[in-house]
Amino acid sequence: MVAPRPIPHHSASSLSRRSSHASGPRPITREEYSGDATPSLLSRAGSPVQPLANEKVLSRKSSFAGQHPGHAYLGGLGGLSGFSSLDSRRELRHGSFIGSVDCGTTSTRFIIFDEQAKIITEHQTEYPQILPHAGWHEQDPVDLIDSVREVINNAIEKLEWMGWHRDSVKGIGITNQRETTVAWSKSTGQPLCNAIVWDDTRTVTVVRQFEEKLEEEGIVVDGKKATGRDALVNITGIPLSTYFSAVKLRWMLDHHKDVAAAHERDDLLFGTVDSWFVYNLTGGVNGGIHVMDVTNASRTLLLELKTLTFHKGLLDFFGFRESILPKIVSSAEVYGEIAKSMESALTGVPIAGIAGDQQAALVGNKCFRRGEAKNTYGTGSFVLFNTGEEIVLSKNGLITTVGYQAGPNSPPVYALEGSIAVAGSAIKWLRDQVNLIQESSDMDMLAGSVPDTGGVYFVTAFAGLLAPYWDRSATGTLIGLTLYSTSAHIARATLEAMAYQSRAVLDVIENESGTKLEMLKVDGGVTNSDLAMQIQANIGGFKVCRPSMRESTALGAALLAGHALGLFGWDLNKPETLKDVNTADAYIFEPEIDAKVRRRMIQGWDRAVERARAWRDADNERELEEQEAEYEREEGL
Ligand SMILES: Nc1ncnc2c1ncn2[C@@H]1O[C@H](COP(=O)(O)OP(=O)(O)O)[C@@H](O)[C@H]1O
Ligand SMILES: O=P(O)(O)OC[C@H](O)CO
Repeated sequence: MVAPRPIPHHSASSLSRRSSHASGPRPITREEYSGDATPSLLSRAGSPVQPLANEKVLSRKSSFAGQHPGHAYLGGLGGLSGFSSLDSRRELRHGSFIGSVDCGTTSTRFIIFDEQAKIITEHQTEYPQILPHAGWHEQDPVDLIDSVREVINNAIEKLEWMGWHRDSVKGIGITNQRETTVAWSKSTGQPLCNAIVWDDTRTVTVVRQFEEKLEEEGIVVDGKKATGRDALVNITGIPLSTYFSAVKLRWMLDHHKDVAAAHERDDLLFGTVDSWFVYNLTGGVNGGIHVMDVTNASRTLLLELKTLTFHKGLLDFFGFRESILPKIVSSAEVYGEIAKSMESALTGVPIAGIAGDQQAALVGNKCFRRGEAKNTYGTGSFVLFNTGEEIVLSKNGLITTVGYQAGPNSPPVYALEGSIAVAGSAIKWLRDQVNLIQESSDMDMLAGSVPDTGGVYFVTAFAGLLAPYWDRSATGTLIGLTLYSTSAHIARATLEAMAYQSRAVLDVIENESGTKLEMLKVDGGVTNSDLAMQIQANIGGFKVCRPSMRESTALGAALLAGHALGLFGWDLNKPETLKDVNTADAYIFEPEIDAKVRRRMIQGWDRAVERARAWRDADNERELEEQEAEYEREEGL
């Protein structure tokens, strides 16, 4: 049997184009962008055919390594130095573009867009993931900022190969994996420990302690004591969970001597990944600014949603000094310029937009109106539903977050969010840990070789379950296996797991908002899978709209920066000014199964979730505590 076929919205050819270029739009040639149909100066200089405009490079080496002996990549600005001689031989054009740094959980990319959001060029690099124990996930902050330097410099190298001067990039936006927590020293500018990544679950015991404290002591709100789960949710829109930054920072303070000592002597700076990037990009220890945008701040468990300020009662509750906190800024304003010390090809260029990656995707998908929703399927999967200027608190497992704030004087736009911890990471798990596939792109072939899962369900609760279940003791559960089950059934069940969880989140959104979702806008790495998107439409019972340019997250940060700089007439408060942005070749997946089948499948999923829940018991918790004790012994604490 053949896998369900997606239905082309505009033209069938868009599908074949996609299959030859796994993501992004069709390649854009230098001639198209320079308007130069005659042989280029580059080719006159005898250079090889330049890389495709949307080519992605996933290694730490530049795509140019080995391609052009005269300009071999030397790393950082060294690689660019080869261009000074090239510059002198030819005239580079001056255009008007906007750049976007997008640091996801697994990789960083820098994308240069034009005013219609066509990708001029980009560069992407993966950085190391540090997994010291089960459930622990760290990244070295130095690797993160190095990756930013690398992607910017390499993209600029490509841009100049294409005949554009680097001054064509008028500004940059930044978007980042959220909640990931960084601690560094005010006096040295150096990180004090590895960053704890958003999906790290080591803080289970911290969460338990603070749950008890919340019940017993509570938080001081307006001079009065408020206790229980709702006390926290009413202020921040989010519950106590291993997911958010405050508990990660608390863990660092309790387990890293250097962090605790820096806190003690008032030498500690805390930030999310955006803060760390802006600090370094604007000069680091030599005058770097310490900021956090409102969307990232809304993931810390410290932000009061209605005032957009850090809440004093919460600082006391978690035991943090106020002086460690960054200044909260809007998502669109000029924060500073890239400093010389960053050794960047974009020295002096303004940084003018910041948003957490899921909020950036909300903007990039142009969900500006109340009731519009998007789902981004990256490492995790995150549904955001615009609720306008109203703070809506969910009663059924969604969280409330800042969607974006288009400038210091603009009102914030809020969103309801359904956060699903595991999406693409389950595909990576099949690839790297189980060796079921060699590449993520093998999923369609394998999972599409069977018409259904043969009764197999895979509750991918590797990090517990987030929305709408919020069960930290759930674990990954493969159920319904028989001797008939094959790797194809498991692969298909993995794709279905994402769709069921998104459906569950959207059910809550529909019920709570009283709005029936007709169409879901999607983006992120997993949307490269046609089958995953068709399965989503089938299980969701709604249309799924995938834009042809799928870098909506990066685009969101670019739109915020462009808006702040007054570029291209973009005005986020007037969506009509963005009508020409990313409009080509959207692709619609229509539901292709009937409601009865859908209902039966969803019932099966709900039963599977019940089996996965509450699996981690007291013994497992004790194991975690022993693991922590071992860590403390190793650290000499
Ligand atoms: N063709 C594909 N089919 C299915 N999954 C894919 C495909 N290409 C990439 N992915 C998945 O997309 C994820 C990466 O998406 P991305 O949006 O870059 O994530 P992040 O921003 O979290 O780093 C990976 O987990 C990978 O498994
Ligand atoms: O890496 P992503 O794109 O899955 O995004 C991670 C989220 O920001 C975590 O909240």
